[in-house]
Amino acid sequence: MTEFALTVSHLHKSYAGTPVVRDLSLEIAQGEIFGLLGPNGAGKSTTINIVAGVTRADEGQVRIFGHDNRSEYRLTRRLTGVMHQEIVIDNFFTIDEALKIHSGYYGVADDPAWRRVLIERLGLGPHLKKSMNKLSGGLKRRFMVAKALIHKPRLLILDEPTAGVDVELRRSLWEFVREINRQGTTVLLTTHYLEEAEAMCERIAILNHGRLIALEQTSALLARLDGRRVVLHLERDPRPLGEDLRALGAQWDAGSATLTLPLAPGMAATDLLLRLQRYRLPVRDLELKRAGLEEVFLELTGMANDSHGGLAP
Ligand SMILES: Nc1ncnc2c1ncn2[C@@H]1O[C@H](COP(=O)(O)OP(=O)(O)OP(=O)(O)O)[C@@H](O)[C@H]1O
Repeated sequence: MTEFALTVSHLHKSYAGTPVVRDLSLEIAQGEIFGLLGPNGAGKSTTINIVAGVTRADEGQVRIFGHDNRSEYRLTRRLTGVMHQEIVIDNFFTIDEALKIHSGYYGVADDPAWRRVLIERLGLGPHLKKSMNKLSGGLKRRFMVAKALIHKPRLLILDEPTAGVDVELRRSLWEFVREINRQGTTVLLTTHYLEEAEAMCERIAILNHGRLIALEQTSALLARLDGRRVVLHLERDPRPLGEDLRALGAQWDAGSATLTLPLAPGMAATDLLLRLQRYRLPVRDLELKRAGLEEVFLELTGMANDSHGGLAP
């Protein structure tokens, strides 16, 4: 039998009578990078907190590498490294001190060589002697990633690790997570940056109002929508659109001055452009777009018209 890195079975959690996680079951294979996505308030952090053993589920079971996270709490805590969403730091310590003592909390001896790797890869070197309350938000998050990894967990859980982190650091952080994964660590992550989930995760689960509404290979999720389309940026309003342009599915957006035409499955963009030639549209620029995770996500969670969108904060 395959031993999963994480097995979540029929989790339920309510706050003051309101369910926030409903009958959630999923399995994460060893070695996967798995994304847990959903709009604000969908129940992602609650799920992660239950898996990490800091929140108690009303019902259901969590197994980490086959071990129950309640009856075998000490073992599962050691197997898991969690970076929580809220910034939790020890104001009394410097980064250096905190990292030195932290693995001891898990019954794991300090490994100076590993500590140096984390310090270097997360760019913490120049800040080792600073006390926590003097660190910027991005630096605190990088420290939290180092802290989550200091005891060499086999399952790494990252709850929005890149919130408030600049683009360059986000890139290097994900690169490091990939490397850790290649060395055998299973990764469960949440992010509001859907392009990050699309690039990082082999499989993605989407939660909405505490319920699992999709769990698929990322590629299968993206293939759900055959969303290729040609977007023409025009010099002026092309309306009224002729009957045959409307039959092609052309849609005018006055705000962005773009005319969008869907590409039928199997149709080459050049074929469509040839068909458009005779309309002599005042084209300034053109783009070929495909549906991304963002579209799939919006479609599944039904939030296309919600201004919050639950996307990048
Ligand atoms: N300790 C708590 N007490 C009461 N309600 C809570 C508590 N923790 C979370 N909730 C509520 O549970 C729901 C799910 O919250 P949760 O933080 O799990 O969502 P999320 O998907 O992580 O959202 P976000 O993307 O905004 O972080 C929300 O409505 C939230 O207000």
